[in-house]
Amino acid sequence: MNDIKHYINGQYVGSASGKLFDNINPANGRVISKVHEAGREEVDAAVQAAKAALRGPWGKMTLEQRTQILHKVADGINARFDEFLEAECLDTGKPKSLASHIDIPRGAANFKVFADMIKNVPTESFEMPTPDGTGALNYAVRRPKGVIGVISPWNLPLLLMTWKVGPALACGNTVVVKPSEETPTTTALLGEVMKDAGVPDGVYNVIHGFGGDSAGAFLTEHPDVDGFTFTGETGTGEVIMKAAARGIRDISLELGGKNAGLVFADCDMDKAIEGTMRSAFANCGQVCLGTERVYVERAIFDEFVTRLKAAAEGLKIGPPDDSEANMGPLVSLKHREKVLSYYQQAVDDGATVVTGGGVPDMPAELAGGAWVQPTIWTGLADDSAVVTDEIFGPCCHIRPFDTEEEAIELANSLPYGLASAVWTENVSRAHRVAGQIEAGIVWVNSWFLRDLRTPFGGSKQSGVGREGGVHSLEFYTEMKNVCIKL
Ligand SMILES: NC(=O)c1ccc[n+]([C@@H]2O[C@H](COP(=O)([O-])OP(=O)(O)OC[C@H]3O[C@@H](n4cnc5c(N)ncnc54)[C@H](O)[C@@H]3O)[C@@H](O)[C@H]2O)c1
Ligand SMILES: O=C/C=C/C=C(\O)C(=O)O
Repeated sequence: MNDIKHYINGQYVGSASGKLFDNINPANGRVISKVHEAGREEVDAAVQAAKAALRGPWGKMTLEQRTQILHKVADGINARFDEFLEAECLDTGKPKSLASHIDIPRGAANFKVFADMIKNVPTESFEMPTPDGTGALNYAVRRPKGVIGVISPWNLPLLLMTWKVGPALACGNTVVVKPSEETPTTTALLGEVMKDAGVPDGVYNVIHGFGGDSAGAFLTEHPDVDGFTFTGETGTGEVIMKAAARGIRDISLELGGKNAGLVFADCDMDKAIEGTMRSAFANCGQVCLGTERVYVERAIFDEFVTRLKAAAEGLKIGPPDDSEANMGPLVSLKHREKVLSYYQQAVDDGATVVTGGGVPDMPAELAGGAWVQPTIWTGLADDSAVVTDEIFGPCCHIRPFDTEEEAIELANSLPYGLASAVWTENVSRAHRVAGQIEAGIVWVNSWFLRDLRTPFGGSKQSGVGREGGVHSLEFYTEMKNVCIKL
């Protein structure tokens, strides 16, 4: 796809304004494609198509028919696996070895899992006595919420978009998706798969563009959208929450984090190093669940720092097609500016730069890419912006602690509460610490191990609501109680 159009009512259409923007390959800075930018007109057409489709064949299908179609969508992604892989890696620069294991398989799984779930999760019923002795029966039914606005980010584009579209469609809704302007291609490609799978026109719509004063804002301001599901920065979440308040629309927000890893002296050091390394550097550090603050018990601090440094220096930086590369570029030069500003701030704040801190030397053909070195610091104060702000780059700060209480206090010290990783072989400590951490997800001796039936989301400023398993069904349906007097 080198001319990326909106997908509205089952057709690829351009913008009436003729406005286009460049989709850039972050590995070399070259333009991959031109993308149509939606104005209010296209956003309205997409929302109206989605609204009409609720009353069309989609709304009349049996659950069995709908879920069979969603299985075909998953099969369709798998059948075109290589195309999705190529597109995702061109847009993001991430290694194919990563996207072929995580992004694309999860794109398919997100449809299968929720199609199966909606068929198997019961709703409740209650019998009640009445004064006349005949009684009454209450039972709950699920109904689609309506038109769902899906706004997704660039770090795991297909995975995070389908994580919302899968359950939304399983529950019988229709969607208008606004993918990130940085990574429009797989969302666009999914339109073809939807068509081939027999998803009726208007059920899956895509509009491209930016956030503020563009497609994102036009979508959240549209009164005919019944609910919004958003993944992205906390600041953007606030803006979307305000927009959703008009008309009392429901929201699900999966937002930023500044996640802590707690490494106890009784950990399995090999596992802790391997896991912390992935959590800090995988996807070039652009994972909301990633660890940017590592707290290590003093007795093993020096050894941990030395070993994580060696692991970081062993990473091979390279473009998606390099089968040995395990770290790609950042998503854009603009994002690199932000990450490098924190690299500078760390130095200004007196950090010890254990490794990295700059831009790697790359061959001439990749010189225009958004490359950055994996970076580790020690020695920063707890209130340095480097330690308190989400950087979203391949970096972490490591600080020693002396007691379990101190480690927990440090982990909980920020307004974010998305994820945490605890490394200990002491099972009592694992439960004790996990129970006290203020986060939506705590991994013990692992990281990013995902069971899609589990609640997923953030506490504090890392989000509102939970998706995953029955929690997705809760968000994407209106539960209605029917009370029958017998
Ligand atoms: N909690 C999670 O599950 C999770 C998962 C992945 C990423 N994230 C977070 O996402 C962020 C990185 O993604 P990003 O930079 O794409 O986030 P972002 O908030 O800049 O953008 C996300 C999406 O929102 C759109 N948008 C921006 N402003 C908008 C507005 N005013 N109205 C409507 N839409 C608007 C963007 O165009 C994009 O599609 C990080 O903060 C990361 O932690 C969170
Ligand atoms: O960057 C954030 C990663 C989020 C992951 C998920 O939402 C998921 O695995 O479902």
